[in-house]
Amino acid sequence: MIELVGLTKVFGDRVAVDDLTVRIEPGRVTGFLGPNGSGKTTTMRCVLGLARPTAGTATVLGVPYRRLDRPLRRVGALVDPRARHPGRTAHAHLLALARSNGLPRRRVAEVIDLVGLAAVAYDRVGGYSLGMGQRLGMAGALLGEPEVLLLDEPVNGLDPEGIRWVRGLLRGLAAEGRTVLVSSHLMSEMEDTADHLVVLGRGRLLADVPMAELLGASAAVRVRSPAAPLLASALRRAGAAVVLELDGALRIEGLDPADVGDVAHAAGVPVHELTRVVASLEAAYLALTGGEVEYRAGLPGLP
Ligand SMILES: Nc1ncnc2c1ncn2[C@@H]1O[C@H](COP(=O)(O)OP(=O)(O)OP(=O)(O)O)[C@@H](O)[C@H]1O
Repeated sequence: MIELVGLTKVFGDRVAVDDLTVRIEPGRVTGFLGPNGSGKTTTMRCVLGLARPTAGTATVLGVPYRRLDRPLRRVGALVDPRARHPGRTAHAHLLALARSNGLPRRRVAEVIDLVGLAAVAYDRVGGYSLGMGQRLGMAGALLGEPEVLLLDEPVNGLDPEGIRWVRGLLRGLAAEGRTVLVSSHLMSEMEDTADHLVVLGRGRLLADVPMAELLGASAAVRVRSPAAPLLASALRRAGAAVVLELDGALRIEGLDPADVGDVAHAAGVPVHELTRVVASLEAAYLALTGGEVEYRAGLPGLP
């Protein structure tokens, strides 16, 4: 478990993390989302003792990270994959980490195999591609078989096979009861990986919500009928909000699919299609963070 209480981090006149209180529970994958600059990396750095909070506390497994003995055995992290000596080989880098945390040498070969770097384990990491560097970062995070994992954009630069591997790995680790906090800007990937979401905007907590709840909140029913106007009136009388879509279907909020079917039946209206529509995570996320984006691209041709 990771626990943040009133966590605040200020850099000069910029509040990077603003009074953040949240608990990251074990046994599930928690997706850590937010626009660029919203404070995700800074939060993870505070948890890992790499940045000192201006106010509040960040604890992991009940204590500040710095108080953990042999921390790699308790907490694995991928936060800054470039923070390693470019002249070292992957094997040497991992062996040094293993030694300083009292881990057996055989674990090094195991994680190298696990992340798919066996063919380049004795190459200097300075020559690694972005994806190879990410795999090495994952190897370091997994070395001590930790109870808690913090991964900052682990799929950044990975090929489709690598992305799929990370998804399966994270789900497996959560199923074993570990705490998994993972940030990513790839919403479709998050939708398939995370059970729970913590969303930041300008350093503040915007949402701490189960994935199903966030997606379900914007669920609607789509229905087609040759007597759409009649059906729309009947649905509105039943308390639904009804919108006519461009293709002639009705989009209904406020009633579940069974209710919509019952209303149609009672009104004697034929139904040609009836579907429950769940918003994508991308749509739900953009609706949630729309006002919190600091860095927004302009549209070509517009000032
Ligand atoms: N060492 C630092 N010195 C000064 N400002 C910093 C420092 N680290 C982060 N910041 C600022 O804190 C804010 C939060 O940055 P952070 O990297 O935590 O965001 P993020 O959510 O991880 O962003 P991204 O999605 O782009 O990785 C940003 O405005 C950033 O410029």
